[in-house]
Amino acid sequence: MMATPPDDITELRATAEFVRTQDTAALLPHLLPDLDEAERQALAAHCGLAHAALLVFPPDDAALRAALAACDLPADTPSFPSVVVRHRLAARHGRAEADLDVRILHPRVTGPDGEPRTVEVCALTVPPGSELAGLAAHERAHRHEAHVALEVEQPNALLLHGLRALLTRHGAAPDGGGYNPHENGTVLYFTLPAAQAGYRRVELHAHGNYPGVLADHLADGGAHRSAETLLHLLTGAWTTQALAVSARLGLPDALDTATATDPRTLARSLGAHQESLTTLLRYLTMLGAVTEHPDGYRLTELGTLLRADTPGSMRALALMYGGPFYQSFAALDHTVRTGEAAFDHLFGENHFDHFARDPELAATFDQSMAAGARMFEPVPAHPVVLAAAGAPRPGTVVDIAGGNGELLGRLLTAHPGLHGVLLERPHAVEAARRRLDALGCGDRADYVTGDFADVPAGADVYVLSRVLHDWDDARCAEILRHCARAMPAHADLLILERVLPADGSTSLATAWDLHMMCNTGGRERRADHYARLLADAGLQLLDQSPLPLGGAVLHARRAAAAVPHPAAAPEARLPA
Ligand SMILES: C[S@@+](CC[C@H](N)C(=O)[O-])C[C@H]1O[C@@H](n2cnc3c(N)ncnc32)[C@H](O)[C@@H]1O
Repeated sequence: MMATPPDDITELRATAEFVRTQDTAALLPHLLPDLDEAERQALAAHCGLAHAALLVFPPDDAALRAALAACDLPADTPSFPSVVVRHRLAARHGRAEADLDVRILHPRVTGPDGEPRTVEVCALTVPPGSELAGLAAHERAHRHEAHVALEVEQPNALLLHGLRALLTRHGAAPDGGGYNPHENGTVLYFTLPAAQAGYRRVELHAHGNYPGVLADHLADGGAHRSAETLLHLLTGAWTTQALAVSARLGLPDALDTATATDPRTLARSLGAHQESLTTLLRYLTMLGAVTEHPDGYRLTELGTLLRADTPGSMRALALMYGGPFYQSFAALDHTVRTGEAAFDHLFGENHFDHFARDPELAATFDQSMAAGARMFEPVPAHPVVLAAAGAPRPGTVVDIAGGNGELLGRLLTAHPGLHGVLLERPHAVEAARRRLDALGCGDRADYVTGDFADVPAGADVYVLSRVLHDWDDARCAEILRHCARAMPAHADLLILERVLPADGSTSLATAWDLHMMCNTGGRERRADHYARLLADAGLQLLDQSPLPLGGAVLHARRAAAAVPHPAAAPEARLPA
Protein backbone atom coordinates (compact mmCIF):
# COMPACT_ATOMS: atom_id res chain seq x y z
CA MET A 1 0.00 0.00 0.00
CA MET A 2 1.16 3.53 -0.72
CA ALA A 3 1.89 5.67 2.33
CA THR A 4 1.28 9.29 3.29
CA PRO A 5 4.65 11.14 3.34
CA PRO A 6 6.35 10.94 6.78
CA ASP A 7 6.51 14.77 7.08
CA ASP A 8 2.70 14.91 6.79
CA ILE A 9 2.21 12.20 9.41
CA THR A 10 4.54 14.09 11.79
CA GLU A 11 2.52 17.28 11.22
CA LEU A 12 -0.80 15.45 11.68
CA ARG A 13 0.39 13.87 14.93
CA ALA A 14 1.62 17.23 16.23
CA THR A 15 -1.64 18.97 15.31
CA ALA A 16 -3.76 16.27 16.98
CA GLU A 17 -1.59 16.51 20.10
CA PHE A 18 -1.96 20.31 20.07
CA VAL A 19 -5.77 20.08 19.93
CA ARG A 20 -5.92 17.39 22.64
CA THR A 21 -3.73 19.23 25.13
CA GLN A 22 -4.07 22.96 24.46
CA ASP A 23 -5.85 25.04 27.09
CA THR A 24 -7.68 28.00 25.47
CA ALA A 25 -6.78 30.49 28.20
CA ALA A 26 -3.11 29.53 27.89
CA LEU A 27 -3.22 29.65 24.09
CA LEU A 28 -4.70 33.16 23.72
CA PRO A 29 -1.65 35.15 24.94
CA HIS A 30 0.50 33.13 22.53
CA LEU A 31 -1.73 34.06 19.60
CA LEU A 32 -2.11 37.72 20.66
CA PRO A 33 0.96 38.51 22.79
CA ASP A 34 -0.14 42.08 23.65
CA LEU A 35 -3.43 41.09 25.34
CA ASP A 36 -3.76 42.49 28.85
CA GLU A 37 -5.13 40.25 31.59
CA ALA A 38 -8.69 41.65 31.44
CA GLU A 39 -8.83 41.15 27.67
CA ARG A 40 -7.45 37.63 27.96
CA GLN A 41 -10.09 36.71 30.54
CA ALA A 42 -12.90 38.25 28.48
CA LEU A 43 -11.78 36.44 25.35
CA ALA A 44 -11.39 33.12 27.18
CA ALA A 45 -14.87 33.55 28.70
CA HIS A 46 -16.46 33.82 25.24
CA CYS A 47 -14.30 31.58 23.03
CA GLY A 48 -12.94 28.04 23.18
CA LEU A 49 -10.49 26.22 20.94
CA ALA A 50 -12.58 24.22 18.45
CA HIS A 51 -10.02 22.81 16.04
CA ALA A 52 -6.60 23.24 14.47
CA ALA A 53 -6.27 22.75 10.73
CA LEU A 54 -3.54 21.37 8.49
CA LEU A 55 -3.09 20.40 4.85
CA VAL A 56 -1.62 16.99 4.00
CA PHE A 57 -0.78 15.26 0.71
CA PRO A 58 -1.64 11.52 0.80
CA PRO A 59 -1.18 9.48 -2.39
CA ASP A 60 -4.74 8.10 -2.04
CA ASP A 61 -7.65 7.74 0.39
CA ALA A 62 -6.41 4.45 1.90
CA ALA A 63 -3.08 6.09 2.78
CA LEU A 64 -4.91 9.01 4.40
CA ARG A 65 -7.00 6.62 6.52
CA ALA A 66 -3.86 4.77 7.58
CA ALA A 67 -2.25 8.09 8.56
CA LEU A 68 -5.30 8.97 10.72
CA ALA A 69 -5.07 5.60 12.46
CA ALA A 70 -1.32 6.04 13.00
CA CYS A 71 -2.10 9.30 14.85
CA ASP A 72 -4.86 7.70 16.99
CA LEU A 73 -7.58 9.51 15.05
CA PRO A 74 -10.75 7.72 13.88
CA ALA A 75 -9.87 6.31 10.46
CA ASP A 76 -13.54 6.08 9.40
CA THR A 77 -14.17 9.84 9.75
CA PRO A 78 -16.35 10.91 6.82
CA SER A 79 -14.81 13.27 4.26
CA PHE A 80 -16.45 15.90 2.07
CA PRO A 81 -15.10 17.93 -0.86
CA SER A 82 -13.49 21.24 0.01
CA VAL A 83 -14.61 24.39 -1.73
CA VAL A 84 -12.63 27.14 0.02
CA VAL A 85 -9.24 25.41 0.39
CA ARG A 86 -9.39 24.09 -3.16
CA HIS A 87 -10.20 27.57 -4.46
CA ARG A 88 -7.36 29.13 -2.45
CA LEU A 89 -4.84 26.52 -3.65
CA ALA A 90 -5.91 26.96 -7.28
CA ALA A 91 -5.57 30.75 -7.01
CA ARG A 92 -2.21 30.57 -5.21
CA HIS A 93 -0.63 28.16 -7.70
CA GLY A 94 -2.37 29.21 -10.92
CA ARG A 95 -4.05 25.79 -11.26
CA ALA A 96 -7.48 24.71 -12.45
CA GLU A 97 -9.67 23.80 -9.46
CA ALA A 98 -10.69 20.61 -11.27
CA ASP A 99 -7.08 19.35 -11.02
CA LEU A 100 -7.05 19.62 -7.22
CA ASP A 101 -8.80 16.81 -5.37
CA VAL A 102 -9.04 18.39 -1.90
CA ARG A 103 -11.18 16.76 0.78
CA ILE A 104 -11.90 17.81 4.37
CA LEU A 105 -12.28 15.58 7.40
CA HIS A 106 -12.98 16.44 11.02
CA PRO A 107 -11.74 13.53 13.16
CA ARG A 108 -12.99 13.99 16.71
CA VAL A 109 -10.72 14.37 19.73
CA THR A 110 -11.29 15.60 23.26
CA GLY A 111 -9.60 18.58 24.90
CA PRO A 112 -7.82 18.53 28.29
CA ASP A 113 -11.12 18.91 30.18
CA GLY A 114 -12.97 16.38 28.03
CA GLU A 115 -14.49 19.07 25.78
CA PRO A 116 -15.31 17.95 22.19
CA ARG A 117 -12.87 19.23 19.57
CA THR A 118 -11.73 18.18 16.10
CA VAL A 119 -8.64 18.24 13.92
CA GLU A 120 -9.46 19.84 10.57
CA VAL A 121 -7.61 17.67 8.05
CA CYS A 122 -7.53 19.10 4.52
CA ALA A 123 -6.14 16.44 2.18
CA LEU A 124 -4.95 17.03 -1.39
CA THR A 125 -4.34 13.75 -3.24
CA VAL A 126 -0.81 13.71 -4.70
CA PRO A 127 -0.03 10.31 -6.29
CA PRO A 128 3.66 9.31 -6.73
CA GLY A 129 5.31 11.12 -9.64
CA SER A 130 2.47 13.67 -9.78
CA GLU A 131 3.34 17.13 -11.07
CA LEU A 132 1.64 18.41 -7.90
CA ALA A 133 4.75 17.44 -5.90
CA GLY A 134 6.14 20.99 -6.22
CA LEU A 135 2.88 22.48 -4.99
CA ALA A 136 2.90 20.10 -2.02
CA ALA A 137 6.50 21.03 -1.15
CA HIS A 138 5.63 24.74 -1.26
CA GLU A 139 2.54 24.29 0.92
CA ARG A 140 4.44 22.16 3.44
CA ALA A 141 7.10 24.85 3.70
CA HIS A 142 4.68 27.77 4.02
CA ARG A 143 1.70 26.20 5.89
CA HIS A 144 -0.71 28.73 4.35
CA GLU A 145 -3.73 26.61 5.31
CA ALA A 146 -2.72 25.91 8.92
CA HIS A 147 -4.99 27.75 11.37
CA VAL A 148 -6.63 27.53 14.78
CA ALA A 149 -10.38 27.96 15.16
CA LEU A 150 -12.07 29.49 18.20
CA GLU A 151 -15.76 28.70 18.76
CA VAL A 152 -17.69 31.73 20.03
CA GLU A 153 -19.98 30.60 22.81
CA GLN A 154 -23.52 32.04 22.96
CA PRO A 155 -22.79 34.42 20.12
CA ASN A 156 -24.70 37.57 19.22
CA ALA A 157 -23.91 40.41 16.81
CA LEU A 158 -22.73 42.78 19.54
CA LEU A 159 -20.35 40.18 20.95
CA LEU A 160 -18.98 39.37 17.49
CA HIS A 161 -18.39 43.07 16.72
CA GLY A 162 -16.54 43.36 20.04
CA LEU A 163 -14.41 40.26 19.42
CA ARG A 164 -13.56 41.49 15.93
CA ALA A 165 -12.52 44.87 17.34
CA LEU A 166 -10.38 43.21 20.00
CA LEU A 167 -8.55 40.96 17.54
CA THR A 168 -7.91 43.72 14.99
CA ARG A 169 -6.68 46.06 17.75
CA HIS A 170 -4.03 43.44 18.45
CA GLY A 171 -2.85 43.31 14.84
CA ALA A 172 -5.01 40.44 13.51
CA ALA A 173 -6.02 41.46 9.98
CA PRO A 174 -9.47 40.45 8.67
CA ASP A 175 -8.89 37.88 5.95
CA GLY A 176 -12.21 36.79 4.51
CA GLY A 177 -15.01 34.66 5.87
CA GLY A 178 -18.52 33.51 5.05
CA TYR A 179 -21.84 32.10 6.15
CA ASN A 180 -22.46 28.38 5.69
CA PRO A 181 -26.24 27.77 5.48
CA HIS A 182 -25.81 23.95 5.75
CA GLU A 183 -24.44 24.17 9.24
CA ASN A 184 -25.96 27.62 9.99
CA GLY A 185 -22.54 28.96 10.99
CA THR A 186 -20.60 32.18 10.41
CA VAL A 187 -16.83 32.08 9.93
CA LEU A 188 -14.50 35.09 10.26
CA TYR A 189 -10.83 34.59 9.28
CA PHE A 190 -7.91 36.69 10.55
CA THR A 191 -4.21 36.75 9.68
CA LEU A 192 -1.76 37.45 12.50
CA PRO A 193 1.21 39.77 11.85
CA ALA A 194 3.58 36.83 12.46
CA ALA A 195 3.24 33.14 13.25
CA GLN A 196 2.30 32.67 16.92
CA ALA A 197 2.25 29.28 18.62
CA GLY A 198 3.04 27.92 15.13
CA TYR A 199 -0.05 29.54 13.54
CA ARG A 200 -0.53 32.61 11.36
CA ARG A 201 -4.27 32.34 10.82
CA VAL A 202 -7.13 32.36 13.31
CA GLU A 203 -10.75 31.52 12.62
CA LEU A 204 -13.68 32.75 14.73
CA HIS A 205 -16.68 30.43 14.32
CA ALA A 206 -20.15 31.39 15.54
CA HIS A 207 -23.38 29.44 15.31
CA GLY A 208 -26.01 31.47 13.41
CA ASN A 209 -26.15 34.08 10.68
CA TYR A 210 -24.71 37.58 11.31
CA PRO A 211 -24.83 39.36 7.94
CA GLY A 212 -23.94 42.81 9.34
CA VAL A 213 -20.84 41.53 11.15
CA LEU A 214 -19.78 39.53 8.11
CA ALA A 215 -20.23 42.51 5.76
CA ASP A 216 -18.01 44.71 8.00
CA HIS A 217 -15.43 41.93 8.24
CA LEU A 218 -15.26 41.37 4.48
CA ALA A 219 -15.05 45.12 3.79
CA ASP A 220 -12.16 45.51 6.26
CA GLY A 221 -10.48 42.49 4.71
CA GLY A 222 -10.76 44.01 1.23
CA ALA A 223 -9.07 47.22 2.35
CA HIS A 224 -6.40 45.26 4.19
CA ARG A 225 -5.74 43.00 1.21
CA SER A 226 -5.38 46.01 -1.13
CA ALA A 227 -2.85 47.58 1.21
CA GLU A 228 -0.95 44.30 1.54
CA THR A 229 -1.00 43.76 -2.24
CA LEU A 230 0.34 47.27 -2.82
CA LEU A 231 3.12 46.68 -0.28
CA HIS A 232 4.11 43.50 -2.13
CA LEU A 233 4.18 45.42 -5.41
CA LEU A 234 6.13 48.34 -4.00
CA THR A 235 8.80 46.06 -2.59
CA GLY A 236 9.34 44.20 -5.87
CA ALA A 237 12.77 45.81 -6.17
CA TRP A 238 13.82 44.10 -2.93
CA THR A 239 12.83 40.76 -4.41
CA THR A 240 14.82 41.38 -7.60
CA GLN A 241 17.90 42.35 -5.61
CA ALA A 242 17.61 39.53 -3.06
CA LEU A 243 17.54 36.98 -5.90
CA ALA A 244 20.24 38.74 -7.94
CA VAL A 245 22.57 39.10 -4.95
CA SER A 246 22.09 35.43 -4.11
CA ALA A 247 23.00 34.48 -7.67
CA ARG A 248 26.01 36.81 -7.64
CA LEU A 249 27.23 35.40 -4.31
CA GLY A 250 26.83 31.83 -5.56
CA LEU A 251 24.46 31.10 -2.67
CA PRO A 252 22.23 28.63 -4.60
CA ASP A 253 25.36 26.82 -5.83
CA ALA A 254 26.56 26.41 -2.23
CA LEU A 255 23.23 24.97 -0.99
CA ASP A 256 21.65 21.58 -1.48
CA THR A 257 18.04 20.44 -1.82
CA ALA A 258 18.53 17.32 0.30
CA THR A 259 20.73 18.40 3.21
CA ALA A 260 20.67 21.64 5.17
CA THR A 261 23.62 24.04 5.50
CA ASP A 262 23.87 26.23 8.59
CA PRO A 263 24.31 30.00 8.04
CA ARG A 264 27.72 30.01 9.68
CA THR A 265 29.18 27.42 7.31
CA LEU A 266 27.47 29.11 4.39
CA ALA A 267 28.77 32.58 5.32
CA ARG A 268 32.29 31.17 5.58
CA SER A 269 32.14 29.45 2.21
CA LEU A 270 30.66 32.51 0.47
CA GLY A 271 32.87 35.05 2.27
CA ALA A 272 29.73 36.82 3.55
CA HIS A 273 28.70 38.58 6.78
CA GLN A 274 26.85 35.90 8.73
CA GLU A 275 24.13 38.03 10.34
CA SER A 276 23.30 39.83 7.09
CA LEU A 277 23.33 36.55 5.19
CA THR A 278 20.86 35.09 7.70
CA THR A 279 18.50 38.03 7.13
CA LEU A 280 18.78 37.47 3.37
CA LEU A 281 18.09 33.74 3.86
CA ARG A 282 14.93 34.51 5.84
CA TYR A 283 13.71 36.73 2.99
CA LEU A 284 14.60 34.04 0.44
CA THR A 285 12.57 31.61 2.57
CA MET A 286 9.60 33.96 2.25
CA LEU A 287 10.13 33.99 -1.53
CA GLY A 288 10.22 30.19 -1.69
CA ALA A 289 13.84 29.99 -2.93
CA VAL A 290 15.08 28.20 0.22
CA THR A 291 13.46 26.45 3.20
CA GLU A 292 14.51 26.79 6.83
CA HIS A 293 15.19 23.71 8.97
CA PRO A 294 16.49 23.24 12.53
CA ASP A 295 19.97 22.51 11.13
CA GLY A 296 20.06 25.24 8.47
CA TYR A 297 18.73 26.05 5.00
CA ARG A 298 17.96 23.92 1.96
CA LEU A 299 17.48 25.00 -1.63
CA THR A 300 14.01 24.58 -3.17
CA GLU A 301 13.16 23.60 -6.74
CA LEU A 302 12.66 27.30 -7.52
CA GLY A 303 16.01 28.23 -5.94
CA THR A 304 17.73 25.52 -7.98
CA LEU A 305 16.99 27.54 -11.15
CA LEU A 306 19.46 30.15 -9.86
CA ARG A 307 22.36 27.68 -9.78
CA ALA A 308 24.92 28.06 -12.56
CA ASP A 309 24.96 24.34 -13.37
CA THR A 310 21.20 23.68 -13.61
CA PRO A 311 19.89 22.80 -17.08
CA GLY A 312 17.74 25.81 -18.03
CA SER A 313 19.48 27.93 -15.38
CA MET A 314 18.00 31.42 -14.94
CA ARG A 315 21.07 32.75 -13.10
CA ALA A 316 22.11 35.01 -15.98
CA LEU A 317 18.62 36.54 -16.08
CA ALA A 318 18.90 37.31 -12.36
CA LEU A 319 22.25 39.02 -13.01
CA MET A 320 20.83 41.09 -15.89
CA TYR A 321 17.54 42.06 -14.18
CA GLY A 322 19.38 42.81 -10.96
CA GLY A 323 22.28 44.51 -12.81
CA PRO A 324 22.25 46.82 -15.86
CA PHE A 325 18.50 46.52 -16.45
CA TYR A 326 17.87 47.26 -12.76
CA GLN A 327 19.88 50.45 -13.06
CA SER A 328 18.04 51.48 -16.20
CA PHE A 329 14.63 50.90 -14.65
CA ALA A 330 15.54 53.50 -12.04
CA ALA A 331 15.44 55.97 -14.97
CA LEU A 332 12.07 54.76 -16.29
CA ASP A 333 10.61 58.21 -15.69
CA HIS A 334 13.04 59.57 -18.31
CA THR A 335 11.57 57.16 -20.87
CA VAL A 336 8.00 57.98 -19.92
CA ARG A 337 8.69 61.75 -20.12
CA THR A 338 10.75 61.77 -23.33
CA GLY A 339 10.15 58.52 -25.21
CA GLU A 340 13.92 57.77 -25.16
CA ALA A 341 15.25 54.45 -23.85
CA ALA A 342 16.35 54.90 -20.23
CA PHE A 343 19.25 52.52 -20.88
CA ASP A 344 20.73 54.76 -23.61
CA HIS A 345 20.18 57.84 -21.42
CA LEU A 346 21.96 56.23 -18.47
CA PHE A 347 24.83 54.44 -20.24
CA GLY A 348 25.23 56.83 -23.16
CA GLU A 349 24.77 54.15 -25.81
CA ASN A 350 22.44 51.46 -27.15
CA HIS A 351 22.48 48.31 -24.98
CA PHE A 352 23.87 46.07 -27.76
CA ASP A 353 26.83 48.47 -28.23
CA HIS A 354 27.27 48.69 -24.48
CA PHE A 355 27.33 44.91 -24.02
CA ALA A 356 29.56 44.38 -27.08
CA ARG A 357 32.32 46.44 -25.43
CA ASP A 358 32.28 44.26 -22.29
CA PRO A 359 32.85 40.55 -23.09
CA GLU A 360 31.71 39.37 -19.67
CA LEU A 361 28.48 41.38 -19.85
CA ALA A 362 27.90 40.27 -23.44
CA ALA A 363 28.28 36.62 -22.40
CA THR A 364 25.87 37.12 -19.48
CA PHE A 365 23.34 38.76 -21.82
CA ASP A 366 23.59 35.85 -24.29
CA GLN A 367 23.14 33.37 -21.42
CA SER A 368 20.16 35.36 -20.15
CA MET A 369 18.53 35.07 -23.58
CA ALA A 370 19.21 31.32 -23.51
CA ALA A 371 17.46 31.18 -20.11
CA GLY A 372 14.19 31.92 -21.89
CA ALA A 373 14.87 29.21 -24.44
CA ARG A 374 12.01 27.01 -23.23
CA MET A 375 10.06 29.17 -25.65
CA PHE A 376 11.92 27.39 -28.48
CA GLU A 377 10.85 23.86 -27.54
CA PRO A 378 8.05 23.45 -30.14
CA VAL A 379 9.88 25.28 -32.96
CA PRO A 380 11.72 22.22 -34.42
CA ALA A 381 8.26 20.68 -34.98
CA HIS A 382 6.84 23.75 -36.77
CA PRO A 383 5.39 22.62 -40.16
CA VAL A 384 7.71 25.00 -42.03
CA VAL A 385 10.78 23.46 -40.37
CA LEU A 386 9.49 19.92 -40.90
CA ALA A 387 8.92 20.68 -44.58
CA ALA A 388 12.43 22.09 -45.03
CA ALA A 389 13.99 19.16 -43.15
CA GLY A 390 11.92 16.58 -45.02
CA ALA A 391 12.62 17.92 -48.53
CA PRO A 392 14.52 15.55 -50.87
CA ARG A 393 17.45 17.94 -50.57
CA PRO A 394 17.16 19.16 -46.95
CA GLY A 395 16.94 22.91 -46.74
CA THR A 396 18.83 25.75 -45.12
CA VAL A 397 17.67 27.79 -42.13
CA VAL A 398 19.08 31.28 -41.60
CA ASP A 399 18.81 32.50 -38.01
CA ILE A 400 19.08 36.29 -38.25
CA ALA A 401 20.62 37.79 -35.10
CA GLY A 402 20.59 34.26 -33.72
CA GLY A 403 22.43 35.13 -30.50
CA ASN A 404 24.57 32.33 -29.09
CA GLY A 405 23.00 29.69 -31.33
CA GLU A 406 20.53 28.25 -28.84
CA LEU A 407 17.64 28.05 -31.33
CA LEU A 408 19.72 27.07 -34.37
CA GLY A 409 21.37 24.35 -32.27
CA ARG A 410 17.95 22.91 -31.41
CA LEU A 411 16.84 22.99 -35.05
CA LEU A 412 20.00 21.29 -36.34
CA THR A 413 20.00 18.72 -33.54
CA ALA A 414 16.36 17.81 -34.19
CA HIS A 415 16.89 17.55 -37.98
CA PRO A 416 20.23 15.95 -38.93
CA GLY A 417 19.77 16.85 -42.62
CA LEU A 418 19.20 20.58 -42.11
CA HIS A 419 21.88 23.15 -42.81
CA GLY A 420 22.10 26.34 -40.76
CA VAL A 421 23.45 29.86 -41.13
CA LEU A 422 23.76 32.19 -38.18
CA LEU A 423 24.01 35.94 -38.77
CA GLU A 424 25.28 37.91 -35.80
CA ARG A 425 27.62 40.49 -34.43
CA PRO A 426 31.22 39.26 -33.94
CA HIS A 427 31.16 38.36 -30.21
CA ALA A 428 27.90 36.42 -30.57
CA VAL A 429 29.16 34.54 -33.65
CA GLU A 430 32.04 33.17 -31.58
CA ALA A 431 29.70 32.07 -28.76
CA ALA A 432 27.37 30.43 -31.31
CA ARG A 433 30.26 28.62 -33.01
CA ARG A 434 31.32 27.14 -29.64
CA ARG A 435 27.72 26.15 -28.82
CA LEU A 436 27.01 24.43 -32.14
CA ASP A 437 30.39 22.66 -32.08
CA ALA A 438 29.62 21.42 -28.57
CA LEU A 439 26.25 20.13 -29.79
CA GLY A 440 28.01 18.25 -32.58
CA CYS A 441 26.29 20.10 -35.42
CA GLY A 442 28.96 22.75 -36.13
CA ASP A 443 29.82 21.03 -39.43
CA ARG A 444 26.32 21.84 -40.74
CA ALA A 445 26.50 25.52 -39.79
CA ASP A 446 27.93 28.61 -41.42
CA TYR A 447 28.37 31.97 -39.84
CA VAL A 448 27.93 35.48 -41.20
CA THR A 449 29.49 38.19 -39.09
CA GLY A 450 27.62 41.31 -40.00
CA ASP A 451 24.52 43.41 -39.86
CA PHE A 452 20.85 42.99 -40.75
CA ALA A 453 21.76 44.28 -44.21
CA ASP A 454 23.81 41.09 -44.69
CA VAL A 455 20.92 38.59 -44.57
CA PRO A 456 22.07 35.87 -47.00
CA ALA A 457 19.83 35.09 -49.96
CA GLY A 458 18.65 31.73 -51.25
CA ALA A 459 17.72 29.87 -48.06
CA ASP A 460 14.47 28.03 -47.34
CA VAL A 461 13.60 29.21 -43.84
CA TYR A 462 14.47 32.53 -42.21
CA VAL A 463 14.10 33.07 -38.49
CA LEU A 464 13.87 36.32 -36.53
CA SER A 465 13.71 35.29 -32.89
CA ARG A 466 13.24 38.00 -30.29
CA VAL A 467 14.80 40.54 -32.63
CA LEU A 468 12.01 42.81 -33.86
CA HIS A 469 10.93 43.70 -30.32
CA ASP A 470 14.32 45.39 -29.84
CA TRP A 471 13.54 48.06 -32.42
CA ASP A 472 11.09 50.80 -33.31
CA ASP A 473 8.80 50.44 -36.31
CA ALA A 474 11.13 52.21 -38.74
CA ARG A 475 14.07 49.91 -37.94
CA CYS A 476 11.80 46.83 -38.01
CA ALA A 477 10.58 47.81 -41.46
CA GLU A 478 14.20 48.06 -42.59
CA ILE A 479 15.08 44.62 -41.12
CA LEU A 480 12.03 43.04 -42.75
CA ARG A 481 12.93 44.59 -46.11
CA HIS A 482 16.39 43.00 -45.84
CA CYS A 483 14.65 39.65 -45.19
CA ALA A 484 12.17 40.07 -48.04
CA ARG A 485 14.97 40.92 -50.44
CA ALA A 486 16.96 37.81 -49.45
CA MET A 487 14.00 35.38 -49.44
CA PRO A 488 13.36 33.27 -52.56
CA ALA A 489 9.69 33.07 -53.56
CA HIS A 490 9.27 29.71 -51.80
CA ALA A 491 11.01 30.73 -48.55
CA ASP A 492 9.27 31.01 -45.18
CA LEU A 493 9.93 33.54 -42.44
CA LEU A 494 9.30 32.61 -38.78
CA ILE A 495 9.11 35.45 -36.28
CA LEU A 496 9.29 34.48 -32.61
CA GLU A 497 8.04 37.12 -30.19
CA ARG A 498 5.75 37.70 -27.27
CA VAL A 499 2.64 39.03 -29.01
CA LEU A 500 0.37 41.49 -27.20
CA PRO A 501 -3.19 40.10 -26.94
CA ALA A 502 -5.65 41.77 -29.32
CA ASP A 503 -8.38 41.97 -26.67
CA GLY A 504 -6.30 44.11 -24.30
CA SER A 505 -6.03 41.33 -21.71
CA THR A 506 -2.75 41.25 -19.80
CA SER A 507 -0.02 38.75 -20.62
CA LEU A 508 3.73 38.39 -20.15
CA ALA A 509 4.02 40.49 -23.32
CA THR A 510 2.54 43.45 -21.41
CA ALA A 511 5.42 43.34 -18.93
CA TRP A 512 8.09 42.88 -21.60
CA ASP A 513 6.58 45.77 -23.57
CA LEU A 514 7.58 48.02 -20.67
CA HIS A 515 11.01 46.35 -20.44
CA MET A 516 11.68 46.87 -24.17
CA MET A 517 10.56 50.48 -24.05
CA CYS A 518 12.85 51.21 -21.10
CA ASN A 519 15.91 49.29 -22.26
CA THR A 520 15.98 48.99 -26.03
CA GLY A 521 13.66 51.64 -27.37
CA GLY A 522 11.70 48.76 -28.89
CA ARG A 523 8.33 47.32 -27.99
CA GLU A 524 6.07 44.29 -28.04
CA ARG A 525 3.34 44.36 -30.69
CA ARG A 526 -0.04 42.88 -31.52
CA ALA A 527 -0.28 40.40 -34.40
CA ASP A 528 -2.06 42.97 -36.60
CA HIS A 529 0.83 45.38 -35.99
CA TYR A 530 3.31 42.73 -37.21
CA ALA A 531 1.03 42.06 -40.18
CA ARG A 532 1.24 45.75 -41.18
CA LEU A 533 5.04 45.87 -40.81
CA LEU A 534 5.33 42.68 -42.88
CA ALA A 535 2.98 44.00 -45.56
CA ASP A 536 5.05 47.19 -45.86
CA ALA A 537 8.07 44.99 -46.61
CA GLY A 538 6.19 42.94 -49.21
CA LEU A 539 5.56 40.01 -46.89
CA GLN A 540 2.32 38.43 -45.81
CA LEU A 541 1.46 37.12 -42.35
CA LEU A 542 -0.05 33.66 -42.86
CA ASP A 543 -0.59 32.23 -39.40
CA GLN A 544 0.39 32.33 -35.76
CA SER A 545 0.85 29.58 -33.18
CA PRO A 546 1.58 29.77 -29.44
CA LEU A 547 4.90 29.00 -27.75
CA PRO A 548 5.72 28.46 -24.06
CA LEU A 549 6.45 31.44 -21.77
CA GLY A 550 3.81 33.57 -23.48
CA GLY A 551 5.59 33.46 -26.84
CA ALA A 552 4.22 32.98 -30.35
CA VAL A 553 5.59 32.08 -33.74
CA LEU A 554 4.32 34.16 -36.65
CA HIS A 555 4.68 32.61 -40.11
CA ALA A 556 5.09 34.87 -43.15
CA ARG A 557 5.99 34.56 -46.83
CA ARG A 558 6.53 36.95 -49.67
CA ALA A 559 3.26 38.47 -50.74
CA ALA A 560 2.26 37.10 -54.16
CA ALA A 561 2.77 40.41 -55.95
CA ALA A 562 5.60 41.69 -53.78
CA VAL A 563 7.62 44.48 -55.34
CA PRO A 564 11.19 44.81 -54.03
CA HIS A 565 11.62 47.99 -52.05
CA PRO A 566 13.62 50.60 -53.98
CA ALA A 567 15.93 51.12 -51.01
CA ALA A 568 16.92 47.45 -50.96
CA ALA A 569 20.66 46.90 -51.16
CA PRO A 570 22.22 44.28 -53.48
CA GLU A 571 21.68 40.74 -52.27
CA ALA A 572 24.13 39.03 -49.96
CA ARG A 573 24.56 35.37 -51.00
CA LEU A 574 24.55 32.28 -48.80
CA PRO A 575 28.08 31.47 -47.64
CA ALA A 576 29.80 29.13 -50.09
C1 LIG B 1 17.41 39.83 -28.03
S1 LIG B 1 18.71 39.05 -28.79
C2 LIG B 1 17.99 37.62 -29.53
C3 LIG B 1 18.95 36.54 -29.78
C4 LIG B 1 18.35 35.24 -30.32
N1 LIG B 1 17.73 35.44 -31.61
C5 LIG B 1 17.37 34.64 -29.32
O1 LIG B 1 16.17 34.63 -29.55
O2 LIG B 1 17.86 34.17 -28.27
C6 LIG B 1 18.97 40.12 -30.15
C7 LIG B 1 20.22 39.83 -30.92
O3 LIG B 1 20.34 40.80 -31.95
C8 LIG B 1 21.71 40.95 -32.23
N2 LIG B 1 21.89 42.22 -32.98
C9 LIG B 1 21.72 43.47 -32.52
N3 LIG B 1 21.97 44.35 -33.50
C10 LIG B 1 22.30 43.63 -34.59
C11 LIG B 1 22.65 43.98 -35.93
N4 LIG B 1 22.70 45.26 -36.30
N5 LIG B 1 22.90 42.99 -36.80
C12 LIG B 1 22.82 41.68 -36.42
N6 LIG B 1 22.49 41.30 -35.16
C13 LIG B 1 22.23 42.26 -34.27
C14 LIG B 1 22.32 40.99 -30.85
O4 LIG B 1 23.71 40.68 -30.87
C15 LIG B 1 21.48 39.96 -30.10
O5 LIG B 1 22.13 38.72 -30.04
